[in-house]
Formats: sequence, C-alpha cells, structure tokens
Amino acid sequence: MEKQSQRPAYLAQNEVEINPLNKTQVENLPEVSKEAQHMGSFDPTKTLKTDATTKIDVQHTNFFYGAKQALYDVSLPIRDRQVTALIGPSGCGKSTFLRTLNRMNDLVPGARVEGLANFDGFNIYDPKTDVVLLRQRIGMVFQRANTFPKSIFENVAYGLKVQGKPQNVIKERVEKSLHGAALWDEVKDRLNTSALGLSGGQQQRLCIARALAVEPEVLLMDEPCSALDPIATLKIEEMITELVKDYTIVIVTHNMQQASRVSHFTGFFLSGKLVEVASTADIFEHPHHKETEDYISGRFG
Ligand SMILES: Nc1ncnc2c1ncn2[C@@H]1O[C@H](COP(=O)(O)OP(=O)(O)OP(=O)(O)O)[C@@H](O)[C@H]1O
Repeated sequence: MEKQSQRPAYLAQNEVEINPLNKTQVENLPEVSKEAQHMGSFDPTKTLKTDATTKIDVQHTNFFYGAKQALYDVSLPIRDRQVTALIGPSGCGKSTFLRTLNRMNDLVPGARVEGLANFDGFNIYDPKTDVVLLRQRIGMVFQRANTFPKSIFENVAYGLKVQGKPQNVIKERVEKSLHGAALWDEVKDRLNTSALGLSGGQQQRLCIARALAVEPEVLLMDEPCSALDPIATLKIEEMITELVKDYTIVIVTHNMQQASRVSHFTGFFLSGKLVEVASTADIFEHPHHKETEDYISGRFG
C-alpha cells in the first residue's frame, strides 16, 4: 500500500517508471524559458551543414509515457559514421529519445510515439517494423554493463547463438568483436573464464563487443561511462573514436568534456525539446540559444 501511494501521479495504473528522478533532481529542473516555449520546433538544417549522409532521419517526434509527454516535436538527422552526442539536464528526454531509435520504449506499458524516423526507407516507429531485426541493425549499450553470468566467450557469442550461426562464424565474430571493443589483448588467454571476473570497464567493453557481434550499423550508447573511472572512460572514448570509422554512434552523456572529445555533432535537449543541434565545435563555442550557453557554461543542470 505504502509503495502504491508513492507512485508519481503521471503514471497510469500499469505503467512502470524506468528512470525515475529523485526529489532533488525534480526540484532543480530548469523552467523552460519564454524563448524556448515560443521557439516552436527547431530546424536542424540551419545548423547541421555536413557532407556526411543521414543514417536515421528523425522528424517531428512526440513521445508520451501514458498522459505525460516526454518529447516535443524533435527533428534530428543522425549522420552516417559520425558520433552524435545528446546532452541536457536530468529528465530532459535524452534517454527517451535514444530509446525511440531502436524501439526500446515499446517495453514500457502505455508508451506512445508519433512522428517519423526514416531508416533505410522505412519508419522505425511503424508498428509493422520488425523490432528484432531493427535491434540487430541498431544495437544498444546501457549505463551499467549487463554482463551475463557466463564465460567471456559466451557473453559475446550470445546473440549469434540466438541467430543460430555456425560455430566457425561464432568463433570468428567473437574475436573480431573483442578486437573492435579493444578488449582482445586483455582477455584472449581467458575466454572461457567467467566474465564476472572482469573489471567494470572491461565488462562495459565486453557488452560493447556483444553488441558488435551481430554486426549492427548503428550503436546507441546510454551514458556508457557513467559507472567508470577516468582511465576506463578514456579507453571507451578511444574505442568510440575507432568504431566510428565503421559505425554510426549516438551517445547520451552528462559529461560535456566527453561530448566535446568524442562527438562530431551535439544536440542539446531541455524539457523534452531539442533546443539545438549543430557541430560539436559550434555548440560549445557559438551556441545559438541562451539555454544552451547557460547549460554548457554550468549555470544549471
Ligand atoms: N517509464 C517512464 N514512465 C513515465 N515517465 C517516464 C518514464 N521514463 C522516463 N520518464 C520521464 O520522462 C522524462 C524524460 O526522461 P529521460 O529518462 O528520457 O530523461 P534523461 O534526459 O535521459 O534523464 P537522465 O539524464 O536523468 O537519464 C522525465 O520526466 C522522466 O521522469
């Protein structure tokens, strides 16, 4: 009974809160400024000048958790083989946006998305989209490593076994993915030992290897370094810089130095709106909006 009464009012009866804010975070949420309220939807074509082609073209996306709207008219082209960083204060909708890209939000009862996310000529949001196939092409890495209590080899081979791949293909892909995740040299002599014996940073790279093993085209990373120390963080950042030669990467980060180190484009979210997206250098050196400037200079968030 006690637990029931603490449920946030915006949750419908069967809804679960995946990523609840604590009381302090809620109290410190910035007000949407008058300018942001009246600016309508942001037109990214004004600031996103690049030769890179668009891998996923997100247009006019609204997202609802039951009655609560979490994203407002977000349009954001994700460029091919570039890193796009999503920044903004807690609760502004970064993770929600990221999760719309491979339909992870489908798992939340009462969740609903509107708009268009054009990926290779089909709409990711279309109910007819095959989400299993979609998640093979658009892989995801979470905040905390979700290591399975299995051997290092089995962790990476997992998706390939589900796909029924032959043993020789599995062996080859496990090795290739561990190289891709910059982990091979550290684990090659103990592939059959438990993955739970690896350090936190190694486990996160192992999960990245698992995501790479099914050969995705896009990698979504939801604060992949938030549980890691600076050295493990640096390893992941170096790995991202290598991986982007072959993959399109979208990363949610609270760490603005990280966004400026690893990304080509940065989108700034505030209260469910994309305030602006531009080249990372522009966002950090010449932001178009006062909210962006206030956020990157640490005035809130
Ligand atoms: N399952 C859910 N049910 C209802 N509301 C939710 C759910 N998950 C998130 N929200 C709400 O949606 C809004 C956006 O949350 P989201 O997690 O996308 O923000 P965020 O910018 O990623 O935050 P953080 O940086 O803290 O992870 C917040 O108000 C949050 O409370």
